[in-house]
Amino acid sequence: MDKKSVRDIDVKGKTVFCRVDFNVPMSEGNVSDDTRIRAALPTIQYLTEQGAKVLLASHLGRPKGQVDEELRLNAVAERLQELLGKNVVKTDEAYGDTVKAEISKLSEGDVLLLENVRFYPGEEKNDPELAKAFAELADVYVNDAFGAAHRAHASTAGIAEHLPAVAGFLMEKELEVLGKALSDPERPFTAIIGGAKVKDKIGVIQHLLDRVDNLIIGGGLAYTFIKAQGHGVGKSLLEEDKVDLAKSFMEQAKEKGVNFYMPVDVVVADDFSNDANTQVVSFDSIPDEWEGLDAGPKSREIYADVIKKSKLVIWNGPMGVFELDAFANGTKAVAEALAEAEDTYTVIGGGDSAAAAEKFKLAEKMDHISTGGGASLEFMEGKELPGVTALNDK
Ligand SMILES: Nc1ncnc2c1ncn2[C@@H]1O[C@H](COP(=O)(O)OP(=O)(O)O)[C@@H](O)[C@H]1O
Ligand SMILES: O=C(OP(=O)(O)O)[C@H](O)COP(=O)(O)O
Repeated sequence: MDKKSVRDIDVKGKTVFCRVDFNVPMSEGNVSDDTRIRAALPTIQYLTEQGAKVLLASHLGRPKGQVDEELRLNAVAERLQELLGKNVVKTDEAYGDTVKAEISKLSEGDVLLLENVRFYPGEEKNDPELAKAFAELADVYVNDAFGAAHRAHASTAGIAEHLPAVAGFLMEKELEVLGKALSDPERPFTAIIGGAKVKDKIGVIQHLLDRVDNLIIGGGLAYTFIKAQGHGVGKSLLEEDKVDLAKSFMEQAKEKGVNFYMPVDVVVADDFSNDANTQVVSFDSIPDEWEGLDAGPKSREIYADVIKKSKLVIWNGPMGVFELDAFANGTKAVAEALAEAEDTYTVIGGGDSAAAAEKFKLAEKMDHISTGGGASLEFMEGKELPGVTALNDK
């Protein structure tokens, strides 16, 4: 990585403003999935062990620049305290005199969690005044919030103009894994792109077409490609205005020598529910009144075979409506094939695919699950991440 990391600076006795992504799923006021908190622990522990006073800053949800009592970080502080096994001070504000007073009481190795930075309108506007107010709290800035690195906000980008600014270990690992995949991949390199909408995946498909050996298109977006081949898709998800683009992707794959895979059979249903009547049909014979909701058994076998023969696989987007058990088999087959492929480096690009791997209890068998959905997608599209750009070069 060409950016400095926490290893490149001395933090002993310094106050460190560490931006993390603790934007975690909550249920009835409690943290329901602490993956992102656990992912930030190596950096927090390193900083405390080095004798820094650690200020942690995060957003939670989208409170739109106002205080929202339900989006306070108190429950996050409690969970962090359990995971760290040490006291975490929590302030009700994210900057200002009361926060400074709390910081003045900290000893080396102490941890303080600031309030939700999105309670302030300046955060998402990347307001220079707010960035300065954050910077006034500390001597050093560490960004470990990969999940929010695609946002140019006061706590992810603006603050870096005022302090020495370096990456944390999670940020470093995410950039290393995804960066290597895009610039120097082990081959054969396979990308599996699923999910609901072609519109959301245009950039990533375009960027990956120049890099991969195999491209698998599944999930809801496959039907726009089936239509592009001149077949009917019944009531399946279809983006009529993206049919020409889908055609162009298939032509580009041919020109570039990329093996292009789509479902050869699909599970169709007469209703979007677990109790629907279903049947397996060939991709070119979807009945008019039916809707394709999952990959069929032949497709699953082909996907598994491609995965097995790959050295590197990046997966973004489920192969079907995996939230409904009746249509989870395609997604499950991909997750299982990835889990079983021991010689294959498997990367999951956050979001719903990460949730699917968790649901099938296969998450720990993957080599890397990105903590950023939107961030990893933008990275895979070749876009610059403002939270990374803002950090100091090596
Ligand atoms: N055949 C399909 N028809 C309708 N929705 C689908 C289909 N296949 C997958 N989906 C839905 O796509 C959603 C995920 O889409 P998306 O947000 O693009 O994925 P990701 O978050 O992984 O990028 C899931 O909720 C899933 O149910
Ligand atoms: O959860 C996040 O995004 P993600 O669900 O795309 O990974 C990040 O914390 C960014 O949050 P945001 O999309 O409200 O800026």
